[in-house]
Amino acid sequence: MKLIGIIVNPLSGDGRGASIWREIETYLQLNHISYMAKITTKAGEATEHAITLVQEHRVDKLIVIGGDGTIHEAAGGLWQIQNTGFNCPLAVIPAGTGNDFAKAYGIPTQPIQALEAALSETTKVQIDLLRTKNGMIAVNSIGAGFDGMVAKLTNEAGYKKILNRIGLGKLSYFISILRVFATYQPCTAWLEVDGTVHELPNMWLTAVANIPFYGGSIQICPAASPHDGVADVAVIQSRGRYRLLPILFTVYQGKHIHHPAVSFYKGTSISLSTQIPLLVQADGEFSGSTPLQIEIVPSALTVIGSFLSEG
Ligand SMILES: Nc1ncnc2c1ncn2[C@@H]1O[C@H](COP(=O)(O)OP(=O)(O)OP(=O)(O)O)[C@@H](O)[C@H]1O
Repeated sequence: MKLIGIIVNPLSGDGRGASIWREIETYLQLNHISYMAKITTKAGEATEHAITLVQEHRVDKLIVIGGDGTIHEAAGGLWQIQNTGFNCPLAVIPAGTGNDFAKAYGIPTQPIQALEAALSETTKVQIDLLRTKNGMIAVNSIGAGFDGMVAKLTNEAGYKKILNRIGLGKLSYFISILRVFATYQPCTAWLEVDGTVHELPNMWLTAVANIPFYGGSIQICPAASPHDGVADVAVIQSRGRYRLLPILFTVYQGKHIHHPAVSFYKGTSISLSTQIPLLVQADGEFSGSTPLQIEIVPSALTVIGSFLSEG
């Protein structure tokens, strides 16, 4: 009999993970579906839960009930055991604040519909991963500078909790963007893409993307695809902050691409060094500081869903 593994972050979306899990567990029991569930009790635990569920309990698929940070950790666990012959598909029931991964793969927002899509496996996609030199992997994006600060501020902010409670969690990223925008100081960076070095004066952010979205539906790299074997890089440079104002309001639709302060690159091997250390985010979680070295790992993970290139 098939066994599904489930990882629940009960605190995702300020408690939405816990209430969605209650609904999902009832459905599984009523429908006599075999499952093994692990509930996270602290940050980082989803990685070990993913390894245990797949390696020890031999689950046939792994469903994450949580946000992008929990998906990031669970995918990291699947990645760690991949070389030992385990290739377990990953499904998601979105319960987070931003839910960019779920948006990219057309995963229903309604929990039971998302569960049914995960169980039926009607669509699956092999996705690339972004891997840093220190072995961390990301499923959505890795960014440095402005968006590293936005990720840190949002995850520490009291307003994230309040807005999640009233169903407006995504707005917390926008509030953080405005706060960081008011004070951010750009610096010079050096971006190397497949051996070619680009000097970037007044660099605000560099985002290396596997999917178009981050930060709660911001279409930072509209052309990014998770199954093309390359990473898309978006760079924003500007001496003055007010010149960037139009970007703040067009980036959600991906219409910032023609703004002269924005440039794009594509490559399989990307390095970023900066005049001063800049904060880094990986899948929306604060993840240290620059310098960065990122390689694309093609077709490294199976996701239950389908990539919606039009966003
Ligand atoms: N029980 C827990 N207690 C504290 N932190 C946890 C727990 N479980 C997971 N975490 C941490 O919480 C972080 C954020 O969780 P998650 O991404 O699921 O929700 P979110 O922040 O609401 O959503 P999103 O990332 O989509 O904005 C994860 O990166 C994980 O490290």
